[in-house]
Amino acid sequence: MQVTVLGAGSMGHGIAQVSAMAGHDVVLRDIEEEFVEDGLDGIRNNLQGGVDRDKLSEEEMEAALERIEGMVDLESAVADADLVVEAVPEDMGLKKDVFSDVEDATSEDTVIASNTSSLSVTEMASALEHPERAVGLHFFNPPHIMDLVEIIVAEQTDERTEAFAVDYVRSIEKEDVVVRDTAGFATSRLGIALGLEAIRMVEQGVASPADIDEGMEIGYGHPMGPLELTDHVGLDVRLHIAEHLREELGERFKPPQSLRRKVRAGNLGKKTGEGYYVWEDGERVGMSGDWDDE
Ligand SMILES: NC(=O)c1ccc[n+]([C@@H]2O[C@H](COP(=O)([O-])OP(=O)(O)OC[C@H]3O[C@@H](n4cnc5c(N)ncnc54)[C@H](O)[C@@H]3O)[C@@H](O)[C@H]2O)c1
Repeated sequence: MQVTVLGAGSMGHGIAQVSAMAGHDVVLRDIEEEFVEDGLDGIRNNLQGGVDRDKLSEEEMEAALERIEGMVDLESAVADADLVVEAVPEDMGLKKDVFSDVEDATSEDTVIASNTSSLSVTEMASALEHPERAVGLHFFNPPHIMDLVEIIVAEQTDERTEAFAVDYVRSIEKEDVVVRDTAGFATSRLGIALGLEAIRMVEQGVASPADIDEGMEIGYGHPMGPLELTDHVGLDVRLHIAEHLREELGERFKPPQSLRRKVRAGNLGKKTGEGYYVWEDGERVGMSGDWDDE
């Protein structure tokens, strides 16, 4: 199968990598040669890391790299594709333009997928003359480590496209969950619900961030508690998603005040050194606010 990935950024280069590792021929396309090269460098580094950790052999790394071709020209990139996955920035106008440009340059059978983490695939598909070939393939970051791909079935997606998406996800040895195209899909919707309630519990003094997180980690077997996860993802990112879900699904997704206050103050989590925890050199060193030290 030939897989073309549009956008060689954080997600695109990882999607290209996992596709090539599964034996697919891959084209990685970005709008500037420099971005394509950055993406290819990212893939080389990831694969070299795998070789260093004995997860794959030098030969497997070379074979995967051989299967990936970088380019800037859109028409050549998609001409022979069986599957096109767009991983361009999260902007509906841009994604609709990309969908429509791809359709003009590829065959009628090509499945056109979006890696959107929050936008409506149904709306993107409306830009196509053959919208039944559109589907969402929501990879998680980083794609070469995270095992899940959420398959988003748009209103227009037909059975052939859905089955094709399932086969592709299995071919790259990821786990698939199939979700109807609704706000937040399955993962963001539940993840945000848990995160917002945990923040409200901190506001109400129910327990400290560390105790709430430990409760979920030890008591419920979550690998990371909802507040630490919020710090990792970025408070600004979570606030943005919560606002979108509130608009689409109602007041139960109303962002708590402390989340807004922290974002306004520039306390965005790990990336700025403070969120619900305090971070130094990427390590959690304490809790934000008046909680006793951990
Ligand atoms: N970063 C994450 O954690 C994450 C997780 C899941 C899904 N996503 C989704 O994946 C998509 C990409 O996110 P990202 O974090 O990789 O973004 P990014 O900014 O790292 O990369 C986007 C790339 O797309 C390129 N680009 C812009 N217009 C293009 C076009 N017309 N054709 C080809 N390339 C183009 C940019 O030059 C850039 O290199 C978004 O829809 C995002 O919501 C991101």
